Amino acid sequence: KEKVEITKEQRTLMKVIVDAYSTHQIPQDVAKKLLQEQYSADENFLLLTEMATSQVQVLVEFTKNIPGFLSLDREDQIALLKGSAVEAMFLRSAQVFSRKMPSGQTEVLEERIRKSGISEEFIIPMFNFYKSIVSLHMVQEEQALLTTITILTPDRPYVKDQQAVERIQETMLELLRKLCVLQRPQEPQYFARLLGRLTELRTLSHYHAEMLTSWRTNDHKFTPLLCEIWDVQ
Ligand SMILES: O=C1N(Cc2ccc(-c3nnn[nH]3)cc2)c2ccc(Br)cc2C12CCN(S(=O)(=O)c1cccs1)CC2
Repeated sequence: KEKVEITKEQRTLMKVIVDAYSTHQIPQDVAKKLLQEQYSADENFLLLTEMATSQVQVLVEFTKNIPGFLSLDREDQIALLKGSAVEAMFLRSAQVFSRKMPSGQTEVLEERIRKSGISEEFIIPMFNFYKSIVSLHMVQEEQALLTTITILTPDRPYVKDQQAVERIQETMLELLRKLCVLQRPQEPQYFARLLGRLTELRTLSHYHAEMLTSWRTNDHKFTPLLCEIWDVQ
């Protein structure tokens, strides 16, 4: 039986990441607005756009706190942020959505998302992903590390020094592996299941890219930050 223990420096690393993950949250008034009154599809879409913009800002702040990230090549930092923005946002949205929303409100929010002009072909995989995240019952440490691992994916487009990214990602993967063994000794496949979600995330981000094109055709507006990070317009 493998004796697994978290070293002192791994504990410090985990604390830095979890603190950064829980500190940076989107302003709750935005999420609350989505819950308040009944809006039209276009107003719902506008609220989701406002929330996504906050999510990206929160993501950038969180990423800057990942140990080692700021020592990467500057252009690679941008490439990693752009390459992971949608995945990190969906992962975080699923995590926060499930935690933040008292059960009754989840249905309201789900209905608001359904009625925001997002087509059913995207809604279905989106909510399947959401349910698969909820069913894992991840603890905060696992959520923060999984988001970090998503951001530190070496093979994003335009990343020059992939080895440098790989080195940091491997540190996070090893830490998450240990956490999973300690957290769920009776579930040896749990770590693999978490990483399996990252594959599902990539599929979602392809759907998202397709949606962007269709949203653009029926003239949905995005904020400058979303245009920048999502490469639209
Ligand atoms: O908005 C979403 N939500 C609701 C949501 C998200 C975050 C918080 C929150 N509260 N506090 N912190 N975070 C609350 C509700 C949610 C929930 C689960 C999954 Br899976 C995904 C989503 C999206 C992510 C963005 N897209 S999007 O397609 O990129 C798009 C952008 C513009 C218009 S449509 C829509 C679905």
